Amino acid sequence: MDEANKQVTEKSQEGEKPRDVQDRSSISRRDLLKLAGAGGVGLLLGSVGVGGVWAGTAKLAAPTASTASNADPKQVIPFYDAHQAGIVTSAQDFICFAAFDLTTVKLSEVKDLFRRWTEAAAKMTAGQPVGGEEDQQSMPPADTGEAAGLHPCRTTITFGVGPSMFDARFGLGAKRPEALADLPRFGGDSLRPEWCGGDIGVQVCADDLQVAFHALRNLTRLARGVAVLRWTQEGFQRTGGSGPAGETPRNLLGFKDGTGNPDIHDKQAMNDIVWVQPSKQPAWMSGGSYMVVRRIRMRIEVWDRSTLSDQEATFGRYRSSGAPLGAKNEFDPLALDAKNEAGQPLIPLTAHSRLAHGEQPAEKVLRRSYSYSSGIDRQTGQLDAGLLFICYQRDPRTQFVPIQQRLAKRDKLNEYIVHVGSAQFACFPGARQGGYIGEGLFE
Ligand SMILES: C=CC1=C(C)c2cc3[nH]c(cc4nc(cc5[nH]c(cc1n2)c(C)c5CCC(=O)O)C(CCC(=O)O)=C4C)c(C)c3C=C
Ligand SMILES: [Fe+2]
Repeated sequence: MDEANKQVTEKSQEGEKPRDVQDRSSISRRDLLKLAGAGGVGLLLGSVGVGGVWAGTAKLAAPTASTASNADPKQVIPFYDAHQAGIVTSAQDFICFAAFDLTTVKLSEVKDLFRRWTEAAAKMTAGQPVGGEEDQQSMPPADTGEAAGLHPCRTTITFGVGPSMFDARFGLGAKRPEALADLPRFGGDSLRPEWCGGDIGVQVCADDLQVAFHALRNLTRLARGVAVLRWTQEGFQRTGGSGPAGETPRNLLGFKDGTGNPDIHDKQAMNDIVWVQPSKQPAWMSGGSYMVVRRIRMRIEVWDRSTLSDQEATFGRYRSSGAPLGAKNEFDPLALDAKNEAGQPLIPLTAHSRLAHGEQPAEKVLRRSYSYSSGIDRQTGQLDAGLLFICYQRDPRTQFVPIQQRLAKRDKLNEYIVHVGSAQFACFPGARQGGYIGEGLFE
């Protein structure tokens, strides 16, 4: 984070909205639409738009990626930056995730798509409609309209490409990063093709679901004739306004989820864990990050019949406080060596926190997950609900994979969950104004 961004962020911690944010981000979509009619958008872009305010990561009591911020809906998270937004951005309230498959075999059309997406994403994250020109009565409107009058709501749009992008179709095979190796099959996986893979992954997050949906819908529309949706998943956490700011959100099993995440404000940690370093190949991924997505169904009905002590043993943490078993406070370290009077580990050997924590600092990942609820599983009559697990890292082979291998073998949580979807994407570095997302790969 550069110094200017840091200042905005740190002021936000104190609950006081920085003057800079108030002044420069207080222009809503409604204002912009009005001005667009009057031909004033270009002017506004100069002062407010894509190069403007970054106030997305209010640092709160618990500095995790998943911490709610009670953020000002007028805040804009700039699209153009060294890194893509939506990775070390404090988690917004909602996600609309989509995997696309390309229907073209022309690389030039893929490039054009990313150019169009870049332009549209820069506008939508700034709270502006896509298109920009005045609509004509004889044509469909350029923007679908459902976000007209709504604020930017800290929208971020994060793009990546999956392993299938490097097959024979586009001649990109030699550019495939080694870190984008196919994930191994993990014991207990029950993956369904309808929740797996994709040539392109797009993570849209915002503090308003309609705003997030609008962004994904318009990107899908812009892809017509070039790419089609393969699978999508919406997700949520409790909204910023529904509880005390700074508290770690709870997952659908009722536990605080995100406590052990690395600090997104620790630049060194983010370089060590999240961002692909310039020394690594391929060069087009320098400043990018690898995203792993798992759609994990929860056996909620079974969980709800288990005892509190069984639930706490499953995670190795207390449900109420989120503290590790044997400790008092949520952010106390996991006492992995502590024993009870019977000489048994206080945090069971099969506890999720113990196994996920591991012993290698180099294995850490940055989690950015959301709960999902997608109606009823018609075969069982039970809720299709769970966790859209998302994590970012420099190399899934040495980070997500060894953690997940341990979890798949021994995690007590496996009694209550099943992995039904899986995908991974190489998320590009950020784009500069005048450039476009993915430029390094496609040029
Ligand atoms: C990398 C793979 C992981 C998967 C898959 C995963 C699934 C999963 N996790 C929870 C709930 C919790 N996870 C917690 C901690 C935690 N989980 C992972 C990794 C995966 N989780 C890590 C790296 C950690 C941090 C470990 C540490 O260093 O302390 C916790 C405890 C609170 C916290 O730290 O966030 C909970 C709760 C669910 C429900 C789930 C699948 C549905
Ligand atoms: Fe976990």
